[in-house]
Amino acid sequence: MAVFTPVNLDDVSQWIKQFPLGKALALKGIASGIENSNFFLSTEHGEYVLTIFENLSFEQLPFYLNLMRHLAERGVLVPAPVANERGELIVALHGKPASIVSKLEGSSQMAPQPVHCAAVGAMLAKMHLAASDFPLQQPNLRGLDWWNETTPQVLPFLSDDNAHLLRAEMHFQDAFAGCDTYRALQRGPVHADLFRNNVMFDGERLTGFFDFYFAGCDTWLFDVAVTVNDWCVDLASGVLDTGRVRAMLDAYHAVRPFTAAEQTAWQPMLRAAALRFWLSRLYDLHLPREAEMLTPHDPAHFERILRERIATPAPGLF
Ligand SMILES: Nc1ncnc2c1ncn2[C@@H]1O[C@H](COP(=O)(O)OP(=O)(O)OP(=O)(O)O)[C@@H](O)[C@H]1O
Ligand SMILES: N[C@@H](CCO)C(=O)O
Repeated sequence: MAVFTPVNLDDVSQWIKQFPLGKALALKGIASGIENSNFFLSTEHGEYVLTIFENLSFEQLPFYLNLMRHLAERGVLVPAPVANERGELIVALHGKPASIVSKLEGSSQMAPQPVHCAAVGAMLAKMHLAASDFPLQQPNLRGLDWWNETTPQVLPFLSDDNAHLLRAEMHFQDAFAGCDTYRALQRGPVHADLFRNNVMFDGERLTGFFDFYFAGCDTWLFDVAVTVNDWCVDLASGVLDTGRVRAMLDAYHAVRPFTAAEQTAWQPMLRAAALRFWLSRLYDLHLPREAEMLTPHDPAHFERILRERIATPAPGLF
């Protein structure tokens, strides 16, 4: 159960008076998710999601909430944050930062077809363009620096074979991040965690991207690689499905054409995106934050994907 901070309707009934949402009618804890405490909140004005942030601070959160507001105002389908009477998007609840955003319709599409991948690709490109004039800056906090800090912490838990893979890939990625091709890549705010469970669909209609709490400024191509590595793989083997890859990349390219530098960087970036989640899953498995932590995601899935991206040329970007 992903409710680390218990909250009841009485608590929220008082707290919500500062928001223009009328009375709180019902509150229901959301069982999925591993980062925050989430609740469906019904009010006199509609359906919302209340999030209590367990790990992110009052300093980090304005980037995410203001980015969502910026995108929502520009027609990108994302939850719209609700401000309180003082114009604040982040307000303490039980001493922790909390926010209210609009509830998206639909549900996650966990067995995506090319039509779903195309919708995600087009919306991702639209999101990158719409975010390019977003004024706040925050690095991707799960970027290269974090990988370098985390690698020595997880290495003692790995088999010799996996330790060798991790060291070699970090060496490769440090060199890649220093090369001219990498420096030529376009950058801006990216979602950085756009997995199947962070997008809603109503049938074939995409209704929104959510869970922006790993967003940060990074290369657009990294975001594309993270998304392809989740949406377009055979989950058992990590092998890319060419039909889904083509659908996603072609739809993205039609909205925001890829560059020659991005084409050159594509395979190393798919490896970087696999490494990022292999590392975070290893970290969560071997160095869990709290006793309450849910069953962590399986790191071996991204170890397989990383090995596969090293071994097999991916379909070109365009
Ligand atoms: N704006 C929203 N509209 C509709 N449902 C939402 C919204 N935000 C969150 N949810 C629901 O809450 C669940 C958990 O949310 P979320 O993925 O943001 O949690 P999390 O703790 O950050 O998890 P993780 O990082 O593991 O994905 C989602 O799977 C979704 O069902
Ligand atoms: N998408 C991440 C979880 C954090 O949102 C993973 O699958 O490891």
